[in-house]
Amino acid sequence: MDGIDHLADERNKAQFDVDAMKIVWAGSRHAFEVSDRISKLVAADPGFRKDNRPMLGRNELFKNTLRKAAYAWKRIIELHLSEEEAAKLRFYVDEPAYTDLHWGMFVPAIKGQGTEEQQQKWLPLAYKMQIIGCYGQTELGHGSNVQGLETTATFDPQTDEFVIHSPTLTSSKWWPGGLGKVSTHGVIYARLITDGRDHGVHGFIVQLRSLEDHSPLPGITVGDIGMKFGNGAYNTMDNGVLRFDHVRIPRDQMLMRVSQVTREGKYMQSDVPRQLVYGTMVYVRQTIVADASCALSRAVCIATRYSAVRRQFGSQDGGPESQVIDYKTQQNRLFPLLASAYAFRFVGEWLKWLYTDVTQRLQTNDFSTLPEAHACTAGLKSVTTTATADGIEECRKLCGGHGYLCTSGLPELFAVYVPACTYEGDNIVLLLQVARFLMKTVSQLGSGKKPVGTTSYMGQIEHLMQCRSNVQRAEDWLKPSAILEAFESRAARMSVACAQNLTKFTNPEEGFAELSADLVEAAVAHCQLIIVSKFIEKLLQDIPGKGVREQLEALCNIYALFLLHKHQGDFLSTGCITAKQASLANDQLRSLYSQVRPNAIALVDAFNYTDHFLGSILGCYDGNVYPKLYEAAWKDPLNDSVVPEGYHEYIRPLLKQNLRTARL
Ligand SMILES: CCCCCCCCCCCCCC(=O)SCCNC(=O)CCNC(=O)[C@H](O)C(C)(C)COP(=O)(O)OP(=O)(O)OC[C@H]1O[C@@H](n2cnc3c(N)ncnc32)[C@H](O)[C@@H]1OP(=O)(O)O
Ligand SMILES: Cc1cc2nc3c(=O)[nH]c(=O)nc-3n(C[C@H](O)[C@H](O)[C@H](O)COP(=O)(O)OP(=O)(O)OC[C@H]3O[C@@H](n4cnc5c(N)ncnc54)[C@H](O)[C@@H]3O)c2cc1C
Repeated sequence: MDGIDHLADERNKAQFDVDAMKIVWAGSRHAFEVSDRISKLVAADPGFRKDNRPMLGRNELFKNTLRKAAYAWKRIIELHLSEEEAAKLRFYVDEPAYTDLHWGMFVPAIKGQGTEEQQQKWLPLAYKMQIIGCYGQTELGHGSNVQGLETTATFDPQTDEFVIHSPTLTSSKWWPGGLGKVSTHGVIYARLITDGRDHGVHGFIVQLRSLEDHSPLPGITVGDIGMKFGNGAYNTMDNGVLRFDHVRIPRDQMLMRVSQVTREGKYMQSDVPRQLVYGTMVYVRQTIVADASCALSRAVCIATRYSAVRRQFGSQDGGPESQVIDYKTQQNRLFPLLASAYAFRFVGEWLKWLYTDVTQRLQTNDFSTLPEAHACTAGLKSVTTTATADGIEECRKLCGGHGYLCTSGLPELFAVYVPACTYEGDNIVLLLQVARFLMKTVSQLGSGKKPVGTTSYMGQIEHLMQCRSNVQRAEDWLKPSAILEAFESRAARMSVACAQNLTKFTNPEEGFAELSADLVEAAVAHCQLIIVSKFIEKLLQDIPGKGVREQLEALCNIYALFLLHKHQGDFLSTGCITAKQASLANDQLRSLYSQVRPNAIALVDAFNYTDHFLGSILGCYDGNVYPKLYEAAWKDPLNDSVVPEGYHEYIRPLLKQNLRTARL
């Protein structure tokens, strides 16, 4: 606006090479270059404007999303973008749309659960967007309990077709994104019935709308489920309701990689585990972890920049007041979130590796790592999305009153993000899956079966059950070995305590239900250990760039010690550390905050977000917050007229009446 960088002093304080950090954040130089180029391309294109979203009514908003999605596709084709570049473009357009589900779930479901033949038939159509698909699993009556779904797919051997039917109101599909108004097809989950036998839930490709005029096909009732939380926000998405009245589809539209139905109606299961029907959820949960770091880093970038701009109290001798970022309480709320954003980035990278590894193994019929992949994706999805949703709200509060304005970007970010705690598996339900996995691991400890992967620490269970931390000075908490031992012994002891308590119940399922709150806490401890240990592992890699490693070490220590402080109850009650050691961790945290403070702005600059993507006046790169806020206020439609509409009907009569009353 005035061309001055109001954060220049802050940027000059940085003690590390920001460009090198940008590459670490992006994952590689190539990833950085793609992200940088595509984000600038989107930011410069008025076709992707998004600042008007909170003002639009639902129909206008939705139409605008359709326009943008079509325009994005046009640009992808015109610019011959690769799959990676196209995905980045959709990401930077930053508007939830049916395309998220088409590319993020429909295509992966066909890839993961379809046979070669099915993939060859359907994927080219989906890749060219000649069909648009959604993921139709959840119903009005059941979301978490997938085995409780009621939609049926009954094989009719006479016609070689499945009859898809919604037998009850509660069997109506409810929530699938893109279903409400756009999808022409869906991967629909339904109970497979052959010859009167129920084989449980399977996926089917079902055409929903005509490819000619978009009208629902016979037997299909479909629509949008209505407004969701927040203005704009996730209301750009057409989450839908769908009912089937004896809709017929050819037999070869059942996704048949995991199990098949023959022409005669015989149900056959390949040696692939049944759980692969849930494979798309594992894939998406993995992407959600990476996405958590994006959402949190975005909120943190806004709150950090604004905290450096905002001044409040502390003026001496008529000098400037203190920047709010210098208050220790602000640092204690903000810097752990900054550290979490980096932590989630690295654990997301690792989880992507784990997912790729498990996928390759599955292709060679090695299913051994599937339970661990399920537990890791479920647990990390849960822990990172909960922390991110809470973190975005904390960032709003860190921005004081102005954080509540839509122009801060934080209300919309929160409203769009918060359902991540629920979709793709309710976070508590997912932690209970992790707890089951942990209880199984503990129960096998005496059997000679060596725990592997993320549970390998349980291999030293005897040590972990009795070790005592040898931290004596605050600096001792900077040793990765001290941190790891504390987190491993906490996680191991919480799991073992649950396992021991479970043995008191004659019915294990009853015991599991009774102890579920403790089990969830044990699962959280295990997941936090994974995040901490993957951050530490990241630091063992070659990290080029002046001062970059030192910054990451400080952030890693902040992440771990903040968790230790927040969950001191766990660490103390399990006897892993003493009260004195907990207090030393806190001392160390304070000095780490001082170390990060001069680098804070540069650490958020390393995310390399454009002002367009951030969508926040408070977080704008140049820090010129006040003139921009002032100017934006005048653009609000309410300020289009000086005297508001409704004055003559509702304000003036009131004022006049008050006048008469006053005279009386
Ligand atoms: C860039 C791209 C972006 C993309 C973004 C997209 C946009 C995002 C937009 C938003 C889009 C939102 C889109 C949406 O929201 S889509 C809808 C998402 N829905 C859910 O996530 C439902 C959550 N519920 C479940 O997953 C299941 O019902 C659970 C798991 C809870 C229970 O299940 P069930 O009652 O059947 O099971 P069980 O407990 O008896 O367990 C039985 C066995 O199975 C194993 N097991 C369980 N699950 C898995 C698994 N997954 N992989 C491998 N294994 C698995 C389990 O360990 C156990 O093993 P064992 O102990 O017997 O050995
Ligand atoms: C924005 C959004 C987009 C979505 N998109 C899609 C989509 O594209 N496709 C699709 O198929 N679905 C979609 N969903 C549905 C979503 O996956 C489900 O809502 C989610 O899996 C949670 O299931 P539920 O609604 O049945 O919650 P419920 O299971 O009914 O949860 C209600 C409460 O019960 C608790 N609870 C449930 N079971 C247990 C248990 N065993 N032990 C302890 N507590 C329990 C939960 O913790 C929660 O507190 C979407 C949902 C949202 C909000």
